[in-house]
Formats: sequence, C-alpha cells, structure tokens
Amino acid sequence: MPKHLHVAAAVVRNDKGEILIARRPATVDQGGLWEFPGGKLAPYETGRQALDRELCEEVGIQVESASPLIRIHHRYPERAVLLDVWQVSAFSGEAYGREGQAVRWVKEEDLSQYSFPEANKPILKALRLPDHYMITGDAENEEQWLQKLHVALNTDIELVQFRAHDLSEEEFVKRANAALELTRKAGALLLLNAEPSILDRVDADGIHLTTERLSHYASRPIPAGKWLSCACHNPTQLQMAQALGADMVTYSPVLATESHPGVEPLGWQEFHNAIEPIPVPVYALGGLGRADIRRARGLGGQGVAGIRAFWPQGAV
Ligand SMILES: Nc1nc2c([nH]c(=O)n2[C@@H]2O[C@H](COP(=O)(O)OP(=O)(O)OP(=O)(O)O)[C@@H](O)[C@H]2O)c(=O)[nH]1
Ligand SMILES: [Mg+2]
Repeated sequence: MPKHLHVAAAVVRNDKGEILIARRPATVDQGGLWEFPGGKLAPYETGRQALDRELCEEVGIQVESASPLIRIHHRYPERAVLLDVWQVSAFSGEAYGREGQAVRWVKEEDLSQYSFPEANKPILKALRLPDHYMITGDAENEEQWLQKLHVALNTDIELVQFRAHDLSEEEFVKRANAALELTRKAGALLLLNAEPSILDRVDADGIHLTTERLSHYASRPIPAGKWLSCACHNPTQLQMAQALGADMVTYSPVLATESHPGVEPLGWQEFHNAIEPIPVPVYALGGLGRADIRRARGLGGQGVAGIRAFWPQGAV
C-alpha cells in the first residue's frame, strides 16, 4: 500500500444533534467542497492529538470527548489519504471559521445536500448506522418470533437482519412483511438475509448477502437507495464486498461462537488488520456482545453484530 497522507477529521455534534461542516477554500485541494474540520497529523502526533489541535486552529473549539468513527483509505488521482474520522460529542467554545472559511451546523439528514470529497462517502454511511446490529434468532412459533422482535425494537435495536434459513420462501415473505411493519413503526432498518430479488415481494430497507451469494455478483445487485450488507470471513471477501458497493459488512468469527462450532476464531488483531484497508463500515461478529462495542470501534469497526447478544432469549 502506498504511503497515505494521514488526516484526522471530526464529526462534531452540538446539543441539538446538528453536525459541523466547513467549506474548503477555493484555492486548496478539493476546494469549494464541504468537509469535516480537521487536517494532517504533524510528525509524532497521534490522530487524537491532531484532532484536538486542528479543531482548535480551524474552528476554535476545544474537544472534551471524542471516539473513533471510521478510518478510510482513499486514493485521489494526485494523492492517497487515510482519513481517521472521530465523533466529538462534547466540546467547549463557539465554533467559527478561524481561517475565514464558511462553517455551518446542519441536520444529519441534510448532509446529503452538500458536496463532500469523494473519500467522505463511507463517513455519511457510518453516521447513519448504529453501533450494534441484531441478527434474528429462533422462536417457538411465528407469534412468539414477532413478539421477540417487538421486545428487541423496544430496547435499542435500530438495525435488524432477518435470518431464517429454515423457512420456505412463502413463509419467509410473510414473516418479513410482518417484521417490516414492526421495524417501520420503531424507525429501525430491516435487511433480509435472502436473494436480492426478494425485494420485489417485500419492500424492506435492504439485503444481507451470505458469503455464498456474495460470490455470485460482479456488481451491486440492489438499487443505491437500499442498504447492502455482506457476510465476510477473509480479506478477499472484504474486497469483493467493497467492489459490490456494500454499505456495511459483518466480519466473523472474531471469537468462538456456539452457532458455528469448530470454526477457528480470527481474534481481534486479525479483525483490525483485515478491516483497516476497507472503507466500509464493518461489524465484528462471533461470540460478541454489547460489552465489545467499544473495542470493535476502537479497532476501526462500526460496532458489533450478533444473534445471541441482542435477540431476546427464552420466553418473552
Ligand atoms: N479535513 C478534512 N480533510 C478531508 C476530508 N475529506 C477528504 O478527502 N479530506 C482530504 O484530506 C486532506 C486534508 O488536508 P487539509 O487540507 O485539511 O490539511 P490541513 O488542515 O493540515 O491543511 P494545511 O495543509 O493547510 O495545513 C486533503 O487532501 C483533503 O482533500 C474531510 O472531510 N475533512
Ligand atoms: Mg484542514
């Protein structure tokens, strides 16, 4: 991999939930486009140190609390950059353009109206995705299954993958439509672990491709307005998912898991190494739960996915 220009940038939120963006001066690289404030790491600086310094220099605020959001390797024609993107949830001072640049607080849903550099696309996706991703599990019957989904959505589940390899297509479609009613009401996203053509029968928010299905496509099999999730287990599959334009991937098994006995776990170091070059939000999967979310994010992941940790167990 060629040497990347290492840049720290921040998604700063105010107490109204708005996000701070700044306009790059017309005369610099990517001039006229909007950006998240930040800049190049000075020698010997960590990403976090550069973040604090750049935010003070560029927009006059002092960072009080920040956590990693996503790391993006991107190659522009003239240079390669590594964007080390943080979320800043607490700061002091009043933001203004200290270098004379325009700055603006915008609602998250309005960010898409602004033109950002090409490398920023995954940031906008990562921002819209939660830090945990529930994969549905079993139940005694359909009624109990829907009840479990309802319970999960009432806790804090915002992203659901409907996985049920033992249902016929008819049963799958019927249950998916019932699930969709619940997720829509809860404002959660529903992805179907099924053939992409199922979207003709269920207007779900997207598709999750198993590794097997992933290998059948040379280009993105669903429209841009739907979410594409892919299951990956090695670096080659991560590259395939990226090439398909995946909006998120699961990477597994990070730890040993009861659902896949006998499969050698990858471990956290391998998780980190494999996902580092992939500019797609990655959920760590396999034997993990809520307590692992911080670690997954610290290693460059979007968060944690799982069945057991999130799907209500036992009777509900
Ligand atoms: N700060 C920032 N840089 C970005 C974003 N997206 C993106 O591709 N970049 C790229 O990352 C590099 C950041 O450089 P910069 O111009 O902010 O660096 P800097 O603040 O240290 O500027 P300086 O060279 O004037 O001291 C540029 O090549 C820019 O195009 C973004 O959202 N924020
Ligand atoms: Mg800058």
